[in-house]
Amino acid sequence: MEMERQLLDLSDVKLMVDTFYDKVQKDDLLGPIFNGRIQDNWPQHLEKMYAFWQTTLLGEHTYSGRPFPPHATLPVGPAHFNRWINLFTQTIDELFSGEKAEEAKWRAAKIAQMFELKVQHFQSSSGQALL
Ligand code: HEM
Repeated sequence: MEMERQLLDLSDVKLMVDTFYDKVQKDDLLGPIFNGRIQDNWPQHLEKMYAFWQTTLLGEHTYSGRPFPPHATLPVGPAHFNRWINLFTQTIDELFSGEKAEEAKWRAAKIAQMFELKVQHFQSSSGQALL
């Protein structure tokens, strides 16, 4: 039986991000939301996501943005976040095993949970407070 690879360096992060957003773009629920916002800027989005996960998982600080604000106004709810988590978990389980792979799923789930609450708050108050 072939050993799955560990998630250890930037090339692993890129494989993870490319595979995940490939699934996202083809997804009936998430595809239209992402494509509607990102349009022709997929290369830039992917570069940003390489940096985000390189920073989050490898501790190499190449991302210096604020991750939440672009999500505040997206037309999304619990179903979208559930799908996002399912696709992310599927991606990791397909490609990787080991400690970092588990950490990636754990961190993604935590951030998704926080984003879901913040989006919900933004939608119910149209407020700026949690941006
Ligand atoms: C339903 C769930 C989600 C949807 C529909 C979604 C959609 C998007 C879209 C459309 C963008 C591009 C925004 C733009 O460039 O104008 C974006 C950016 C981003 N997303 Fe998400 N996202 C979701 C969940 C998440 C989660 C859970 C994370 C983190 C684990 C995440 C991390 C990011 C980051 C880091 C950016 C780049 C922010 C920046 O501009 O610096 N997203 N997302």
